[in-house]
Amino acid sequence: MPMLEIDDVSVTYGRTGRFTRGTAHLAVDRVSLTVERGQIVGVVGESGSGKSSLAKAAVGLIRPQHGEIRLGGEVLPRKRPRAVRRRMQMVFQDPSSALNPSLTVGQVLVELLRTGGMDRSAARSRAVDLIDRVGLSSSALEAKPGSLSGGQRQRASIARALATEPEVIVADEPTSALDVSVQATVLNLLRELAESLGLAVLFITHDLGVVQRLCDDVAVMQKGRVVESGSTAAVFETPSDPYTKQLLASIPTISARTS
Ligand SMILES: Nc1ncnc2c1ncn2[C@@H]1O[C@H](COP(=O)(O)OP(=O)(O)OP(=O)(O)O)[C@@H](O)[C@H]1O
Repeated sequence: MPMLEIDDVSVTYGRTGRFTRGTAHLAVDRVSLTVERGQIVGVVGESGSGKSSLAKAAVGLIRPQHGEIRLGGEVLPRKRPRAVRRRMQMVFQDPSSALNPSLTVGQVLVELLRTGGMDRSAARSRAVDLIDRVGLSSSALEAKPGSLSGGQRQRASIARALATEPEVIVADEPTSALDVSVQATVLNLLRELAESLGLAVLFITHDLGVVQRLCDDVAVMQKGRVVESGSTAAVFETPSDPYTKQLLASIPTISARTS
């Protein structure tokens, strides 16, 4: 059974009331996809194709107008209780959004762990494990986000995401703001975490090179719809949709970058 199931989900912005005809905008149009335990599924498409809206609907930040999200086979209610929200975490392009700038990374982690019911000393030792798990030294626990590099900050935000022991991570362009060399190390970390922790990862990106490097499966979105999906190898080798072909053709350096 897939860990995450997005089933026939639509997201609409704007008002759809009786007196406000024509103002609604369909950002995601009946999208279905699944992510297994330990699998990384990429969602790729140009700006405005609905990727972020889909990601937010998956984690419950926005409510879909249609369809359902299932976690481990369980249909998630429209209003998710905290215990359910903790099972699915989001990693953003800008890691600062997950880290309070006035607190140290250690304080952020300990606070979150304590909300989950740990006592202070257990939370402290778990924070040390988490920071080590994402490849940072324990001195990062004493640092405020502003004094870390972009890559270190993103690692810290991944540690924060792992603190609730989620089964699903939804990562929305997590490496787009990083230098290329740092990008690779964060992608490797996500791959290693997916495999070792059995995480199901939904990975949103506009970068086909990243998809080819990282993702087991891929869904290509255009104007709110999935126009093509399947294993990354199959989609890249024999794309069937004209839009996918166009996307692949527009990145002539892709094989050079990933070989
Ligand atoms: N809060 C919002 N209110 C109204 N329209 C929105 C809102 N957020 C997104 N949209 C619209 O929904 C569509 C899909 O946007 P979305 O951000 O999901 O796409 P995206 O593929 O993630 O794009 P990008 O890569 O630029 O973030 C776009 O037309 C966008 O303008």
